[in-house]
Amino acid sequence: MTVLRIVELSEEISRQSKIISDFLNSKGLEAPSFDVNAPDAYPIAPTDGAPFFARFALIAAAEELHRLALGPKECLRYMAWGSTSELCLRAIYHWGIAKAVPLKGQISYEELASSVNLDIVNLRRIIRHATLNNVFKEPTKGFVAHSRISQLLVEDEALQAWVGMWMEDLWPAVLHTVDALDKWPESQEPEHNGFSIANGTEAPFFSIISSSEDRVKRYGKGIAAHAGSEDNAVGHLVAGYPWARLGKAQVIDVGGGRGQAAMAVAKANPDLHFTVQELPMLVTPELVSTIPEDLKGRISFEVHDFLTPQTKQADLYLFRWIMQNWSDKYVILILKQLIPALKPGARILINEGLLPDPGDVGHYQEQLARKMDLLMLTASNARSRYLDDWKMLFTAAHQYYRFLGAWKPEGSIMWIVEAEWTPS
Ligand SMILES: C[S@@+](CC[C@H](N)C(=O)[O-])C[C@H]1O[C@@H](n2cnc3c(N)ncnc32)[C@H](O)[C@@H]1O
Repeated sequence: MTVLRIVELSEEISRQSKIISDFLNSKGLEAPSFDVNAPDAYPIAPTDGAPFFARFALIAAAEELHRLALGPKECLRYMAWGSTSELCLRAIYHWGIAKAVPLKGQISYEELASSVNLDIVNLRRIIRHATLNNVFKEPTKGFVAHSRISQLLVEDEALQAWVGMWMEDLWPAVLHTVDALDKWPESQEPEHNGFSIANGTEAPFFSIISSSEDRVKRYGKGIAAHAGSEDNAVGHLVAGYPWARLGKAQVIDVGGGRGQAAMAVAKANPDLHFTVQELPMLVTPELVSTIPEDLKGRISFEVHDFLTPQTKQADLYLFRWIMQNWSDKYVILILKQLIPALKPGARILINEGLLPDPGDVGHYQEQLARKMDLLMLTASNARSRYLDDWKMLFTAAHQYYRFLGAWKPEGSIMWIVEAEWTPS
């Protein structure tokens, strides 16, 4: 039976690889590789259909085959000591090792060690482990060169910030998450998490990050790298909701950040007026100056803390990437704090990822959703939610909230959850 599964998976890998390579060949496109001159990602978009989904199937089959090839006993050992890869990635980021390796040619371990001020034995053991993950190469014994992966740690500033955010800020927090659950098992408070323990202070994630300018910068760039991906694009919110149906309407983008969503939706819908509400430190003259000339009359920024009562009436309240940063207790509070301003028929839109039921989506997509959920636990004692959770949360906030439905625009990772205020 086991042998059969190995064969099945190998055939699946071969089938999916062929779909991908046929597509690339038909378009004259190059496939990514670890060679420094190769593309760093697959040039395949969701709109390309079969080859796009073939890649997810290939990842899932290859991972299962890897585990099966190890066998259960060896697999468990691998999982338990898998963090040596993270150790190396953190070291490479922490000491700026990638930037000290020339983009062309190679460098000796001696020269590299003196350039990054590390003991040569430690440097070599880190790099030789990393090369097994295709991060760097050792083309000649004793000399280090870039692979396409390590090269990205020099060339792609946003990705570098994302790696740094994970390795320096979040990985230590991951290691303390079980301690946090031991210490505060029932807590719904945002500061009761592994991140607080790792930082030796009981404070919410953003106030810890804000205490260091470097961390703020890294976090801003790292999140921008994540938000900039195709499946998170704000275009899915623009195309995925019938905005025109609102007619001439006022929308509030609650916790709207730099107003990216408001600007994109307003651009496509000339009848909509937006107010972007944010915390005081974000609403600066610099931010206001980013409103494009043609949207100036229809978009404004204002200070509002969504944990306090809402004062502005609107036809629709948008919460994009907000609720998954909060535990249920606070989501219910945020929804309750809207009530003083709600008029009959007002809509509430939640735009963020939902958790799939096991097996409902492909293995890779499910992994991404569950990673995000655990990140929320680690950083903010918060969570991603299942569709049914939303029905429960609206009802818990007030019986007049009517859950209308939820859907995921094609190609998006983010869902749109809609409710209406119906006081009758
Ligand atoms: C993950 S960001 C999402 C930003 C934006 N909605 C977007 O889609 O890009 C969360 C935002 O919530 C804001 N925020 C956090 N706590 C807040 C509060 N109590 N009141 C208002 N905004 C808050 C943060 O400043 C941050 O911009």
